[in-house]
Amino acid sequence: MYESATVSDDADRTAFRRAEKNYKLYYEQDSKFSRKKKLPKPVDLSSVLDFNSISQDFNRTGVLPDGIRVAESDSQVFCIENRPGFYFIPNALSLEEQCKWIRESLTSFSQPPNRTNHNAIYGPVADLFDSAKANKVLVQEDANGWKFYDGEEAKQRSCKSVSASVLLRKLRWSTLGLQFDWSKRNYDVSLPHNNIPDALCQLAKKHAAIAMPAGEEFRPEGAIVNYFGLGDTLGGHLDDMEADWSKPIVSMSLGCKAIFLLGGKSKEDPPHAMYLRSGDVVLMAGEARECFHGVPRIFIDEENADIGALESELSHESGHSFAEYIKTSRININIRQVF
Ligand SMILES: O=C(O)CCC(=O)C(=O)O
Ligand SMILES: [Fe+2]
Repeated sequence: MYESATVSDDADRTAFRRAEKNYKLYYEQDSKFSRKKKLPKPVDLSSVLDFNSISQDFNRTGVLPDGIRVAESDSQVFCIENRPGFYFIPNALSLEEQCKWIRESLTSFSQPPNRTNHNAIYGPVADLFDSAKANKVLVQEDANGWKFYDGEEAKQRSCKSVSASVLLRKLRWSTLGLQFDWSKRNYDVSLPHNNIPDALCQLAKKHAAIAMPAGEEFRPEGAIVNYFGLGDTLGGHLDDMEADWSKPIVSMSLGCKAIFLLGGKSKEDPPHAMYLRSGDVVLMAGEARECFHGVPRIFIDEENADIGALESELSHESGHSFAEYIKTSRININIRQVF
């Protein structure tokens, strides 16, 4: 599901793959500038749905583009006619909430016993964000133990090592609540875990409500936090390991703007491309649970990233480290009812 720089051989075989390739970041090969500064290839973004401007236009004129409607019970929630069960809530999270969940994603959600993509190589890694801030280095102690040291101390140990800032850049996911086992593509209830923090549960319940079967309340039991840097993508996939697909996945976007592809039940169905900005929440319930989706692109350039307000809010904080991280990154927290 996770890719960093390569698209697999069947890149052009399906409509979904073609759309992924269309939006993915590629660099100019023969540009006279390319030796000095890599230039991204221009991409035609004219058919990317922008729910932020759709919402502004709708609030001003009452008019919606073809194929888009608002939810019956809430005119600030948008639906796509041929994708029942999909809901887009632009600007669902306040700036303050966005900052809170960025801080939590970096300092608390990646802490053991929550697992991350680094577990498989290094075992549990504690305090990654603070260690990166302090320029620490992770050093192999013995066959299966790794520990952070200050840079100078690490140099004296002639062991395998990797800097915390490299590991932070390579942090791709962490799992909260019930732990998802990527190798078995299933939840492993035997793994130690903490419950999802109550404030996150309340937020997920509030936003899930519009997509819930009548009279039922969403139960947040597991969550995946995805961390994206420039060039990182999330390949087309289904989230089908939860028992009851009538319950939504609640997906929150933080940081740099991304392109999200919402396909159909077959990868042959041409996907809808849409922007996801910091503070947007997306719900996928019912039939939309059977639709392929993915993230082929994030934008970190000033013109497209759209995080000016967030960056300035975070840069009031000591050390600027959250602002530094988020200006080249995107975080997605998606929350699931597992049973
Ligand atoms: O990053 C996103 O917006 C989507 C994440 C997603 O689909 C997933 O983790 O299953
Ligand atoms: Fe997903």
